[in-house]
Amino acid sequence: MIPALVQIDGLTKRFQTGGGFLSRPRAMLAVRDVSLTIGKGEVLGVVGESGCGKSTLARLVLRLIEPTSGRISFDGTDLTGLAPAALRQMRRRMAMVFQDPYSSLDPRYSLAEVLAEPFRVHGQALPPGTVEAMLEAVGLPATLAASHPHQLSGGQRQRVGIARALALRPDFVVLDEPTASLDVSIQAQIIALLADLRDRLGLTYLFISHDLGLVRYFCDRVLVMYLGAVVEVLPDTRTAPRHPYTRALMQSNFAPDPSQRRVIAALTGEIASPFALPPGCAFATRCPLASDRCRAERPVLSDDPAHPVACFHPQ
Ligand SMILES: Nc1ncnc2c1ncn2[C@@H]1O[C@H](COP(=O)(O)OP(=O)(O)OP(=O)(O)O)[C@@H](O)[C@H]1O
Repeated sequence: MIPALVQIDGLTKRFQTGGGFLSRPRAMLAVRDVSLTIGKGEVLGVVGESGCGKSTLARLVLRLIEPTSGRISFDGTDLTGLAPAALRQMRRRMAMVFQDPYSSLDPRYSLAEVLAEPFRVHGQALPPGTVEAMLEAVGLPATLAASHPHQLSGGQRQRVGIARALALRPDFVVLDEPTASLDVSIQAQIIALLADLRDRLGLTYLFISHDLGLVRYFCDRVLVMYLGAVVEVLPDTRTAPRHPYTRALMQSNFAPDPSQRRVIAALTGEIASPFALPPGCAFATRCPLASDRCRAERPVLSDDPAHPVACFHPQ
């Protein structure tokens, strides 16, 4: 059994929206009662359609937003009860790589300034040669230190994003669709770099992706989310999925438009509204196997620790 780095218990996030001039305030559950453990050195994939709560879950784990309820512990320390100064210390051990290297790097700064920033923010001295060493660690020539982001290719920019995330030597990194805006050949290089860095630095990753092929290739376990809840945790990428939603996901693909990333083919029926979730299984409106019980009662993740699934009719 791998020791846990991140432990989440009953994590829930409710967003309040509206309440303006002509709109009623409405509450929506973006993350619903999620419990999970991420082992040290593990790559845990998170998949699901647009809006299912993947990024919200990641932001909760990093404590960038406050949970409505539930607990997060990091390497044995409860983050939910931590005072701001102690939380800042803990945050140095966590980092995030964003989808879009174009917008996440400030064009006004040189790479040397971009890579020095995490040290400045945390009041840490920057030993001479650090920036050059950071560039080389992600496969970029040290001579690029004086360049600006617009002088780089997309793949090079993402390498800089990765170097910046790793500046303070974190243990845990959230990768939020890190290759989604890159060409396929460049994607493979970035994934190879991330895999190599994990091995060299003993990193633990939470890998959010719409690319199921990539998830299968790169991740140890896969968390499948539907409307804020975890519906299945695949113990590895070879085991056949048991939840009808995961099976549909694996048999089809996402729509190419990122704002419309719904599963195309394999599923009919409307996605339930996150503002008015049905009393039973949230997937019942699209599930080919839905029964009266599914529409009345909400399934919870099964006790099987090796392959939990939240379904009354698992395959
Ligand atoms: N700050 C916020 N205020 C209100 N609602 C929010 C906020 N952040 C996210 N949401 C809502 O929470 C739900 C989950 O959003 P989230 O970004 O976590 O989904 P996602 O699975 O990461 O989607 P995508 O794949 O498109 O990035 C969505 O319905 C979204 O509109």
